[in-house]
Amino acid sequence: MPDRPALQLESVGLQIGGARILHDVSFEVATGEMVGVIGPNGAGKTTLFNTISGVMIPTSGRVLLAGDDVTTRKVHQRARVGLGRTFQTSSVFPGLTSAENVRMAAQSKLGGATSPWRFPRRDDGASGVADRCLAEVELGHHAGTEAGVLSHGDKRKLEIAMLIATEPEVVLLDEPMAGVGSGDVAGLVEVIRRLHGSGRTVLMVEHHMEVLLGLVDRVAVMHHGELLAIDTPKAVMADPDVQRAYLGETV
Ligand SMILES: Nc1ncnc2c1ncn2[C@@H]1O[C@H](COP(=O)(O)OP(=O)(O)OP(=O)(O)O)[C@@H](O)[C@H]1O
Repeated sequence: MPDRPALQLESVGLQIGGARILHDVSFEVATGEMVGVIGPNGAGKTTLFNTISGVMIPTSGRVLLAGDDVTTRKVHQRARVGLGRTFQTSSVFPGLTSAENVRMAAQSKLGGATSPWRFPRRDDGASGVADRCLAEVELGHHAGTEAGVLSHGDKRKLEIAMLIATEPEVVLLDEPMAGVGSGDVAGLVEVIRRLHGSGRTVLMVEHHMEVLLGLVDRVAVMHHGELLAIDTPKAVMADPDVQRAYLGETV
């Protein structure tokens, strides 16, 4: 096990025009740890994910992956050093089957063509990876189902299978429960637990507080673009500053 944290943020700031979107955000996520990110609407959670994944470059501070400074690296360069991300909105190809979606993700890792119109040959490894990843999220029975007709919960599982296919070490999950029906929540929670249980480091933004608090080792609380607190779920929920930040909202 490396002793360097899987992810480090050092005084990360983001200024857009005159607006200060992130200010002096510093924290570390240990290898194999699962950390949740919460905060009221507009607190800067998505922007924080954008600076970690390379969608946005911070205007100050540094982002390090396993000690490697990736602050100015592009999204695909960060993916190459082990960072994977899901988005708030679904990113599956609805007209392709579940297996084809995962095979495309696997192809990108194997270095092959990633066009949906050029499927890999059965023997290039991507099909085997797709089978394994679909089984890991319990979607094996939907391998031949068009992704567009899956339930929201199953689409989220498919996105996680596509993520696993790229073999990330650090995984960013952006509101995995968004739009998921109550009947699908328990299954998805189990998939996220397994994703983490297999040794991956996970950072997750999630508004579904009960789900988040039951899954994570620590919680980071964002407020007005700043890190208000980072601690165990119990300590964070008992923190008067956190309670004040959420005044009028259900924590
Ligand atoms: N490109 C941009 N230009 C200007 N302001 C922006 C930009 N992106 C985000 N913001 C502002 O930065 C703040 C933080 O937005 P962000 O989406 O990161 O918050 P959030 O915590 O993810 O909110 P939510 O919970 O509603 O998704 C908001 O006030 C938003 O309007």
